[in-house]
Amino acid sequence: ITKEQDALMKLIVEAYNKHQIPQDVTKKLLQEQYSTEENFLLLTEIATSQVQVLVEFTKNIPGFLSLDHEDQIALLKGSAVEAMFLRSAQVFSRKMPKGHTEVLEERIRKSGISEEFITPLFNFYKSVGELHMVLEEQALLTAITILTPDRPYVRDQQAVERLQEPMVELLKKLCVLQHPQEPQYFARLLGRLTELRTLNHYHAEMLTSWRVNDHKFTPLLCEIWDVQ
Ligand SMILES: CC1(C)[C@H]2CC[C@]1(C)[C@H](OC(=O)c1ccc(O)cc1)C2
Repeated sequence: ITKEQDALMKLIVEAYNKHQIPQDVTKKLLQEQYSTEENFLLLTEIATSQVQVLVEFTKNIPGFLSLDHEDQIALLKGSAVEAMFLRSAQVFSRKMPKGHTEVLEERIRKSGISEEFITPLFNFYKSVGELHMVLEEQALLTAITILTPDRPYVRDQQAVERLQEPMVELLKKLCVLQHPQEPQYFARLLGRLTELRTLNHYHAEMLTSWRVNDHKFTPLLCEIWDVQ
């Protein structure tokens, strides 16, 4: 790892750590009762705070704010679902105190989300959990997801590639250092990004089915996902 790479690493991890889901949101997880409606409202709060955390993290990615402003919006809108699933998978499989995970799983299962989405969602959580990613890998993988050049409406893809490439290189080196006994570990991490893309489709279905049952989203979620 070069000096520059170490500096980049520290900036990304610091940004990733700086913004966590507020405690009151996760505390409500255990308090509120279990109706489908209550669960939906809780998930709405979680999703809204996840998107706020995502925006703050993205603004701290070195070079992001120097991109074309339209492209900044296109990258955020294009990656919000994937970054949210990646972060919640990491929270789910690691940080959540015992018992919270089961409660959140219960609430997700009883919030009006169709079974056909629940299965791929928890399969994804399981496959991320099995990787036992360290914090640096989680932060870099999230930044790499956000800096995906071929999102819809991105005009200057090269500028995004120039930011993403050094992070992919750095993640590759990190994986070799962190998992010397697993040469294919880096490839497995990138495989998660492919699995993530399939969840975009399910997520769109999920939003539509909630909309059909006239559930209300927050303004931030409406804006980032172009609903309502
Ligand atoms: C854990 C998850 C990532 C998974 C289940 C809840 C999540 C926070 C997310 O919920 C939404 O996207 C969502 C969108 C709109 C809304 O009103 C509520 C939730 C999908």
